Amino acid sequence: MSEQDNSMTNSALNVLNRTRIVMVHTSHSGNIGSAARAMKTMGLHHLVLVEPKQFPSEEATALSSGATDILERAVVTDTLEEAVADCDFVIGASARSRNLPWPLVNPREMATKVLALPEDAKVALVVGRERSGLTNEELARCHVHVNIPANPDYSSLNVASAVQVLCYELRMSAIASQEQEKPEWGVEWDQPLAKGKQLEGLFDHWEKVLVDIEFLDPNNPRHLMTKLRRFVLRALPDEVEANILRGMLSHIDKKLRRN
Ligand SMILES: C[S@@+](CC[C@H](N)C(=O)[O-])C[C@H]1O[C@@H](n2cnc3c(N)ncnc32)[C@H](O)[C@@H]1O
Repeated sequence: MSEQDNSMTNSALNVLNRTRIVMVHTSHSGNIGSAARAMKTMGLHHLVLVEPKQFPSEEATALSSGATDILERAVVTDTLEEAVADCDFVIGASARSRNLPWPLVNPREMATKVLALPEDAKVALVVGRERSGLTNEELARCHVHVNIPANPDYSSLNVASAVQVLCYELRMSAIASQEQEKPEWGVEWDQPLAKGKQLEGLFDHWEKVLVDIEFLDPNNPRHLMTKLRRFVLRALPDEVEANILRGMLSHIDKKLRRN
């Protein structure tokens, strides 16, 4: 968190500090630099790059226009799963609607949701490839999708411009939250939210059990796991709730082995 930025209270600033921007398979390194610049102007600092085509690069440095500290601290991962493993809330930015409806918000609603999370929640804002965006599988890893309601005839922003809009809305909400009472939802949460890694373990286990009890046909899965993901992510389970589900699956496993 920049120490020069004293325009907001510490807790409002905190949301910018615990929100990371995740760029998936970015092909043009200039876009990475422009995104770093966009982030820094809005007070965000954590950039994660999932398999960028080229990084570090001179073009990224040039287009970051001085936001080189963000590039220097950027984390590179092989998978999206790794990039969000320790996150409590994952938001996927998508320029178009997909076949399977998912909770969808605009950037302002997205920022309101993020501000309503527990004060230590780690958040990821995920943006996709320049040509093809995020895959359905990547979007299914997200709690919500965010769409910037652009011109319907020309709705796909440059990826760094999308990062700018999303970071701006988050900053605006953080500023507004100083003046407003905090939303009630989630603030008094008694348990930490289940993180990405725990949820992925749950989904893998669940899928295995469903195959074992022949509820899920691996040759004809018919989006069952995607729909279960959507159901669970929409509920925003905490660690204990996710453990209860996992415990139930372990008991089913045990019973099956006994019979
Ligand atoms: C150039 S766009 C990809 C466009 C791609 N043809 C598609 O249909 O998804 C690159 C990324 O910027 C973000 N983006 C661009 N326009 C957006 C919009 N209107 N709403 C939300 N995200 C957007 C998304 O994360 C997208 O994956």
